[in-house]
Amino acid sequence: MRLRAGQLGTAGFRSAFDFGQRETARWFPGHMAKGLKQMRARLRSTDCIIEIHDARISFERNPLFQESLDIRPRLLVLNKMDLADTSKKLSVLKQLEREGVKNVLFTDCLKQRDDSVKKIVPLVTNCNRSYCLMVIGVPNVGKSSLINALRRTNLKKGKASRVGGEPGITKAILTKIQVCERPIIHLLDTPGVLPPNIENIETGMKLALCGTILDHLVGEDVIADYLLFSLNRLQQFGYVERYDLEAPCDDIQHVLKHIAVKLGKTQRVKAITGVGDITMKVPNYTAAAYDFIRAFRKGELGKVMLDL
Ligand SMILES: Nc1nc2c(ncn2[C@@H]2O[C@H](COP(=O)(O)OP(=O)(O)OP(=O)(O)O)[C@@H](O)[C@H]2O)c(=O)[nH]1
Repeated sequence: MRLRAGQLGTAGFRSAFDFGQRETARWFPGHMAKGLKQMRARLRSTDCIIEIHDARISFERNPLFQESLDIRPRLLVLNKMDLADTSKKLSVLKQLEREGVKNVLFTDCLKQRDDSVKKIVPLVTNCNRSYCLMVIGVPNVGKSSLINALRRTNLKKGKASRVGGEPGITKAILTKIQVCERPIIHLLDTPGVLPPNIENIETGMKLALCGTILDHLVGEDVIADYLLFSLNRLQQFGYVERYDLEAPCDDIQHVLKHIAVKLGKTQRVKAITGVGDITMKVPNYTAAAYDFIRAFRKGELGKVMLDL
């Protein structure tokens, strides 16, 4: 459905996303169950857990962490704050407090000097002994980046943990990585773990949109459509200007066609006609979907809180 500028707002856009018959069963790779088992085995030697999550989806965390790794104290780090709509920070904190989550920090681990990262050591230590902390979270939320940021901040040392744009970079628990001298703090980097059953498909789509599930397992086409649905719901219409659209629009095929034409992303296909086969150039919808999703993940389509 295409909308004119006068039809912006609540009118005209889809009020709910149609997930069809999609199921999330295939989204939990086998190495994650192994990772969780390894993490449980290391609990006894862990003083505190730092659960890190994407700030854009603060409430859609992994319930398995609560059930299997429920030791106190625990700090919730909401990372990628630079991509989140921080005007909603207070509402997020209030809701988390209602859920019993009180120790919360928003961070941007890519920033060279992030004041929130500096606050972590005083929050998780209270005397001058040595500590072992475990960093947990779903894939691709910035666990390794947090470890590197802590080393940068407290030890003035470089990267110790491999960082990557795709989920599933860290596959095994690493040996302890030192991140602070006084007190001595070691961290355990862990593989990202998703719940084996993502009960709510909408939760799964938010996780996919933020890059915590491999795109091809979910489908770029449906991620792009859910992105369009979410941007319209949140009235984030930056995509209109970026891709020179006439107006906000709720039709993913129209938007992707427009992106493909604007960016010159076309592909050649053979068509059989009455006068023989001809080769035609048609919009490459998959390449356009990738560009749309990538732009969102880089924060180029606006800052969002997908849970509110
Ligand atoms: N914009 C932004 N990107 C970040 C931030 N922290 C990490 N990233 C990026 O997010 C991606 C994943 O970071 P990692 O540190 O590898 O995440 P991880 O949780 O260790 O990933 P797995 O090993 O897959 O579980 C990388 O492309 C990082 O550069 C942040 O605060 N802001």
